[in-house]
Amino acid sequence: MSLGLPGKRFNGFFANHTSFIRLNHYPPCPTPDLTLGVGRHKDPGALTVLAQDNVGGLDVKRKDGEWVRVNPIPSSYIINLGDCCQVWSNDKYVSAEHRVTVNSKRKRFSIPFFFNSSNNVMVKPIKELVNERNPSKYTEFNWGKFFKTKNVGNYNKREAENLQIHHFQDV
Ligand SMILES: O=C(O)CCC(=O)C(=O)O
Ligand SMILES: [Fe+2]
Repeated sequence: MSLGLPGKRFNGFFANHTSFIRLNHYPPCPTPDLTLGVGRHKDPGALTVLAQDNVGGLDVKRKDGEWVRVNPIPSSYIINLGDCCQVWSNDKYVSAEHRVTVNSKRKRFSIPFFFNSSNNVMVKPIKELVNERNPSKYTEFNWGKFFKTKNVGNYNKREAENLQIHHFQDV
């Protein structure tokens, strides 16, 4: 609605949604400087609702490139915008890059709920949001295929890049 669209404008994308929950367990690691719990990535879907315990470890990358810790707040969820929202909004919203740092003493648990569209959805900027002054910045892609391909190489604990939405960005 903050995009100036009707509240139900996105409903059709989720008729056969492919949402899922993941249970993450990060055991203590004696050498946290040498590895990551989850390598840097952006969540590919629409939205992520994340519950984390009180240990902390989630870092998000700020616009200036600096990694900042998302400190746990009791009884609250973290809402992460995913790649599909970035494309639908034609970059008005930007999905946040994040990673998980491990803890040398305490194990950590987190539970993300990934809210994802139907496999057959072609993801592209919403047509009401594009015009001559603000042309579409993306070539459309199929959600199901994008997710499958991305999953193969995602969460690598190294700097290698796998499929990203900017590969569909028109230059
Ligand atoms: O454990 C966390 O806080 C985040 C995990 C995460 O980013 C993911 O599973 O996509
Ligand atoms: Fe994530």
